[in-house]
Amino acid sequence: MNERILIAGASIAGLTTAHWLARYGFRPTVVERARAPRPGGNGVDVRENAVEVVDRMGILPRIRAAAADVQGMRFVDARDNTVARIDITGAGEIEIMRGDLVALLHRAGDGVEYVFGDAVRGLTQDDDGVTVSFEHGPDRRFDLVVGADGLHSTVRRLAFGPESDFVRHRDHYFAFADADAALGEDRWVSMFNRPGRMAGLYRSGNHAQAKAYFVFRSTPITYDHRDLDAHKRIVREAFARETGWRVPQLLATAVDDPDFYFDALSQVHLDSWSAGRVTLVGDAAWCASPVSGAGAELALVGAYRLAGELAAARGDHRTAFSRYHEGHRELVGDRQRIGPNLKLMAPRTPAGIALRNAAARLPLLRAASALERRYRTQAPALPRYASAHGHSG
Ligand SMILES: Cc1cc2nc3c(=O)[nH]c(=O)nc-3n(C[C@H](O)[C@H](O)[C@H](O)COP(=O)(O)OP(=O)(O)OC[C@H]3O[C@@H](n4cnc5c(N)ncnc54)[C@H](O)[C@@H]3O)c2cc1C
Repeated sequence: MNERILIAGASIAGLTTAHWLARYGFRPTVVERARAPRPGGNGVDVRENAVEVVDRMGILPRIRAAAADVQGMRFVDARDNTVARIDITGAGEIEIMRGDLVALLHRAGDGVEYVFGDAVRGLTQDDDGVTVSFEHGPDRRFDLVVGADGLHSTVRRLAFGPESDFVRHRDHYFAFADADAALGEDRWVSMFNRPGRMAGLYRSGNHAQAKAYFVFRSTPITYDHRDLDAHKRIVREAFARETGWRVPQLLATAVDDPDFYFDALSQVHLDSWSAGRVTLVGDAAWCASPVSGAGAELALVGAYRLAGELAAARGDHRTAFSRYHEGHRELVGDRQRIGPNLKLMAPRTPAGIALRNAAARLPLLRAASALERRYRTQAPALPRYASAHGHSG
């Protein structure tokens, strides 16, 4: 049995994979580049089968207790008048700050070895295993390697090829950062649009802190994806001439945040998520982009399936990786259709903004779930897996 499994990345996908692998009797090691689980980000949705996954992990009550308690979205004009609202209460989804979810998943890691402050640098596969080199620690040998290291995955580059082969830019850039809570209305996500641009403020009922976020449409921009100063400069320039709503104040507080998070709005498309003894999970495998609202759902369900299939196949990675792909790819394909969400968040024209606001005012479309569910297909029931060791999930 392939017992020793290295997982690169201690975020939603990596931590969930590690939990289930440990529970099924494997020996997972998680290596994370940051010195601790990364706290940043906005609210993410735990919905549909992902709720079942965290319930089976035994952390659903803690997730509900930490939920962001957001009531809905309000669209505002330049003078801060609310022009339309969408109430999301009762939609059956749990919205939680990404950092809170990551902290809870980390605490659910009994039996997992964690290595923080290091990163995968090289992989050499042979018939019996994978020799992994790290940026700091000594080489180690594992039976299997899982890349859960996000959109700019090193594991994907090493095992599958360059990022440009798999990452597709969707013509927009986005940023998240802390903002002054006093700038936003309690429990509402406020959005201010200009054609092809959106500045927003995310207020959670359970947090003193608010989050600013920015989305803008652009042709490709060249920058180093680890250069924080360059990220801030790009966002500042994109909104430099905007004086409407609270954009200048939001921008000023956001660029002070050391955890300022910026990236191209991109998706990952691969024909297969495995190459020999290496497989991918989460954004590394299928990033649907933050605009999909499905990053956490896909990561939780995909990680559960990957670990479950390994358990069911008693560690036979060929069988397990192929069943994992078969079982999860339809949901991924569905969630990667982000066109409707982009129209909702960042309409491209003044007419598009007016249409979105008019639609949001219609009673039939008021609930965000109604708007979104029109485009979503229902996921099949989540399988139950039993491991060779008799543990079940
Ligand atoms: C700081 C941060 C903030 C985010 N904010 C939001 C948000 O507000 N809204 C949203 O929808 N999505 C956000 N995301 C993305 C979201 O977490 C994912 O879309 C989704 O939940 C799937 O997560 P993941 O575990 O696959 O990847 P990610 O969450 O991207 O995590 C990848 C992890 O791998 C680590 N890593 C990278 N390279 C290496 C390496 N070579 N070796 C070891 N570790 C490595 C990273 O530090 C990171 O912890 C954010 C991600 C991060 C990292």
